[in-house]
Amino acid sequence: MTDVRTADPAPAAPPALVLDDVSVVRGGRTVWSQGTLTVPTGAVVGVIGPNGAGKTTLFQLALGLLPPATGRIEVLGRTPSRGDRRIGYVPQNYTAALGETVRARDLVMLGLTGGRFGLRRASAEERARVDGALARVGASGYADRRMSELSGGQQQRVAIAQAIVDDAELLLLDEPLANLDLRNQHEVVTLLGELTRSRQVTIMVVVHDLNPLLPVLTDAVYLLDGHPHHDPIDAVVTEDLLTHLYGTPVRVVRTAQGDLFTRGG
Ligand SMILES: Nc1ncnc2c1ncn2[C@@H]1O[C@H](COP(=O)(O)OP(=O)(O)OP(=O)(O)O)[C@@H](O)[C@H]1O
Repeated sequence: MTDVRTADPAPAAPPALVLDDVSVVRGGRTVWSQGTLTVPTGAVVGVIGPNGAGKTTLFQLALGLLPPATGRIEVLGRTPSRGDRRIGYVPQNYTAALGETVRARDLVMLGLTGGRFGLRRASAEERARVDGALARVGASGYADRRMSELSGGQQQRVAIAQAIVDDAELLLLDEPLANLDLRNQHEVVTLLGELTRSRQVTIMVVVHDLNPLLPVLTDAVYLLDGHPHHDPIDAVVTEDLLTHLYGTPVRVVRTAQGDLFTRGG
């Protein structure tokens, strides 16, 4: 007799990030409030807003480094907690603060061993995972070089390798294109696109200039008038919204390669 039973469908993955009426206070001042949004799994999200609007603060909430003043947050279905290995984080200016001696592969190993680094030898399996992460970001060729000897684009690749080496489901990248020339910006953006295609990972990227990321972005979180909002990228790249957001006239130009926006009257 044929067994007609079918397996239960796999439970749907929880959203990458849920904010429910969240506000955040720092130094006695409300940074932003009334944050209610859901970032779906698998999205590539630009996080935008003027200086000081609270973009990095949003990441710090998601990482459990800062509690919300009000409301509820869930990251990948759970209340944020420090050291959540499902999240890979590359802080702003991360590679600039590394000092002279750290080698690329040692930095990536830190993503696996964290604070235990230096107290024991890495296992063969850990070394293989580091090699795999370096290969995925195209950094195998300079794995044994010191970080201080690498270009900004190479450093950013290695930092991303560290963030993905433990199979993170959510990548939080704070200004990964800062100080990169156009070619290196393009290479990092291409890498982000490849990462999302190769496995189900959600990427949130703080950026000041959305333009280089437009080819890969699906969504944006934007901090406007003291509140975070979330929309598909097409709804955000409009002259009215960007002009309001940046406080200066912005023109959106539609090209065959995609949208491009420029400052201007
Ligand atoms: N450790 C802190 N203590 C008190 N206030 C802070 C702290 N860190 C940041 N702030 C304040 O919180 C607000 C939001 O800062 P945040 O760094 O999140 O902004 P941002 O949007 O990432 O800015 P930028 O684009 O300049 O990097 C700012 O007004 C900032 O001065």
